[in-house]
Amino acid sequence: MLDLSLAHRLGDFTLTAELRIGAGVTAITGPSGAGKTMLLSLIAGLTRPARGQISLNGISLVNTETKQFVPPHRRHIGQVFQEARLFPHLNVRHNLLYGRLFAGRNRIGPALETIVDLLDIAPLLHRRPRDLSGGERQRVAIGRALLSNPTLLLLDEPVSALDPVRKAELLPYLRRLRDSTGLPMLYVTHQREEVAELATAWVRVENGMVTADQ
Ligand SMILES: Nc1ncnc2c1ncn2[C@@H]1O[C@H](COP(=O)(O)OP(=O)(O)OP(=O)(O)O)[C@@H](O)[C@H]1O
Repeated sequence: MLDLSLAHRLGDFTLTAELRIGAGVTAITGPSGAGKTMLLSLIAGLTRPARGQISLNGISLVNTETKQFVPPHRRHIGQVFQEARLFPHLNVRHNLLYGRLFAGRNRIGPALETIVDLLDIAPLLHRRPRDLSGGERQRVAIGRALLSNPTLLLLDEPVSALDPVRKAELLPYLRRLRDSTGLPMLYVTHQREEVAELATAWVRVENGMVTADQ
């Protein structure tokens, strides 16, 4: 469970959010410039809010009153972006294993084989990112994020750089992930239709106002 109550200002733009997010896929929609990426950045710890609190599974990550701020690498939050951002000089296997480095010393993450099976990437393990399709790259990026053993996964427009065919190929894997793990996911998109089948809850961001969308 992710609980947040915060306000942040950047130039003329103000974002305010009061939210409680549980398991499943929470779709975050809203027009361009509404504050969706800023919201993820605050949750991931890449931005420090001006005011407020964030907690994940009852553990406080940010509290501006007590000046508490857990840095991104200690939050156990995985991230997948529009571009896969794989290391070009490492093959798929080593890109995946890189995720492990963030699992934490005392936290046993999922086995590499489990993630490879979940995402059907066994045939790709020895390839470099340049020899993968866009959709395959995104599957590897998701795998790398999962191997860091996150308690929350942030997906910022994960299919928007893909053509319709690749998009349609990737979405079933996200559905499989939703159904086979209890991992809560926040999925930012411009297009409601894209996540219509996947989403279990909705959040709307408009002009910096973040609200649960029924
Ligand atoms: N460094 C900055 N200084 C001032 N304003 C900024 C800065 N960075 C972002 N903003 C503003 O913050 C607002 C929120 O931006 P954000 O990237 O979160 O929007 P978004 O909903 O993710 O948009 P998109 O869907 O186009 O990616 C925008 O209005 C943007 O102009």
